[in-house]
Amino acid sequence: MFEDDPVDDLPAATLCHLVDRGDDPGGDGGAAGDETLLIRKKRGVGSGQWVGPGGKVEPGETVEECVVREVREEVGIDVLDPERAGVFVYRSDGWDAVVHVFRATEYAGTPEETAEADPRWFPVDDLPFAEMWQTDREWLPHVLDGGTFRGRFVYSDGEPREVRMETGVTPSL
Ligand SMILES: Nc1ncnc2c1[nH]c(=O)n2[C@H]1C[C@H](O)[C@@H](COP(=O)(O)OP(=O)(O)OP(=O)(O)O)O1
Repeated sequence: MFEDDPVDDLPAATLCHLVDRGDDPGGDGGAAGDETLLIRKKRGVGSGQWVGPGGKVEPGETVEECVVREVREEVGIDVLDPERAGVFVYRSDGWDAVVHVFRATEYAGTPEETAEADPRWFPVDDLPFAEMWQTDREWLPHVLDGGTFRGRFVYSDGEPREVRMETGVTPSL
């Protein structure tokens, strides 16, 4: 999938998809059933959209360290069991990146609004896809269902022009 597109020099970024399988997911008094935490992003790449918390990997940082730091910075909780669920190459008119996607089910704390993000729990079967990256609908259901994927998404003028994806694979390039 990536043979004709060298990605070794691309910056890395992370995304975290936290799944709460409790009786009262998110502790917000909502109906029972799996929920996932999304943020309304206030700035940066994808601002205004609902996305998983995450961000750019800093120099000297592993992707595992990055995803824990970004979730803490953006919504004030500690993710305890991040596991690799996917990876995709993102190319656009703006910046390009390799995005490492994590799934987690354990966390400490209560998500809070910050300068970067407004968090909200959504039922996993009722996600706000109309206000998300268009390609999220290709892979996010697999991730929330415990699966894995690899992908390559090329955007231009905010629209996906090339979408390649495979599921059930080791989430590495
Ligand atoms: N196509 C697509 N779908 C879903 N998510 C993303 C993409 N492309 C992306 O870049 N992303 C995600 C990956 C990262 O989580 C963010 C981009 O990082 P950003 O939030 O801008 O980085 P921060 O380090 O938090 O922000 P700054 O410090 O640079 O302001 O988007």
